[in-house]
Amino acid sequence: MTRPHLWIRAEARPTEQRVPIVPADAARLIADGFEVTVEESPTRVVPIEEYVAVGCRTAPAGSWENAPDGAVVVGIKELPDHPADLRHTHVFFAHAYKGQEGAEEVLERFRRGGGELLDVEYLTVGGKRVVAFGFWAGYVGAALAVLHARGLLTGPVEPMTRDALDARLRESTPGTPERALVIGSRGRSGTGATEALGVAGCAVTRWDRADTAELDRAAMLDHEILVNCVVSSGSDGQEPFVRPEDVDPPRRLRVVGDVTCDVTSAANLIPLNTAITTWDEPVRRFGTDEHPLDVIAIDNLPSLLPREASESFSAELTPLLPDLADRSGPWAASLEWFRRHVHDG
Ligand SMILES: NC(=O)c1ccc[n+]([C@@H]2O[C@H](COP(=O)([O-])OP(=O)(O)OC[C@H]3O[C@@H](n4cnc5c(N)ncnc54)[C@H](O)[C@@H]3O)[C@@H](O)[C@H]2O)c1
Repeated sequence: MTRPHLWIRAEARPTEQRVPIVPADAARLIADGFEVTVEESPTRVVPIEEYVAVGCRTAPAGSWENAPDGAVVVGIKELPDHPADLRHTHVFFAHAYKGQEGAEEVLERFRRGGGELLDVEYLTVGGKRVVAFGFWAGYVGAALAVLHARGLLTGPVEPMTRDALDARLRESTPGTPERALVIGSRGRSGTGATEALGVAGCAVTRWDRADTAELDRAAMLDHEILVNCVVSSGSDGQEPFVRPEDVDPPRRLRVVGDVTCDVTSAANLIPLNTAITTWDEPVRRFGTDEHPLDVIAIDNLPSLLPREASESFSAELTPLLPDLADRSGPWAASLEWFRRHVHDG
């Protein structure tokens, strides 16, 4: 059976340490007949030697633009701005189908180059996503919200290990646990958020779709911490959760961890905030210093636990790769999204 040449590119963001395929899975793919090339990267959490040891070829960072025609370029986050025309098949999170900032430019680069985007977010089976960083996104998003509520998020955030994070959460548990609400609690990130809040000793309320159909705003605002983990389409008529007018008291709410992070899209359910926050400045303050309402909206949360996130992502992606050659299974679903947006968009 045909096996495409997989080209694992270096990430463009200098802070991105994750990798979509870890060496143990690369070894499985090579045994299954794939050729795997891995670009050198100054930031990746896994040293290149571990890939060499299992039989991967290496290439300089950014050399994917000269990769052989049939190569499938695999990454996690956005492509660099060059080259202007994209001629390969790319597998990554492009965030290009919900009217996000810069989306049209990315699609135009594919149109011009004749390439193909197989967005990981749209790899689905029976309508359900099959590869996601959700669990660790929710875990870190909730953990940062708690640390901030406890006055412990005083500077930039950096990649860490789960053990170190859990220790900080456990050591800082107050006598009276904070009331924390997870919305979208049945999903992947909602499950991760709930687990982190449990480690932190919070009193957790869990809401999913049925609980927000008629939004009880007073009940929502009666939590110190809110972690938004929903997947929203923007067309389901969901009433927004935290709006600018919700800054006005009375409210117990002090910290919103917006894991969903649809901040520039029409689907944004936290319209209080319309821009991401960063590792350097993770928190944006609304309200006053006496009565703050702070939002954390970091769009690469799982990168803060790069090893755990890479291993779980790779474990989900690897079994799908044999179907990539003929674009069957979840690849067909993602390709359909691309065709619709590139040719009809
Ligand atoms: N910030 C980051 O770094 C980061 C990383 C990964 C994922 N994400 C984003 O997090 C979001 C959640 O991802 P996931 O993998 O957990 O999704 P998921 O599909 O596993 O879970 C989503 C949950 O939200 C629920 N939901 C949908 N609409 C709702 C509503 N109106 N009210 C209440 N609940 C509702 C669903 O029933 C489901 O349980 C996605 O938008 C994803 O893109 C962000």
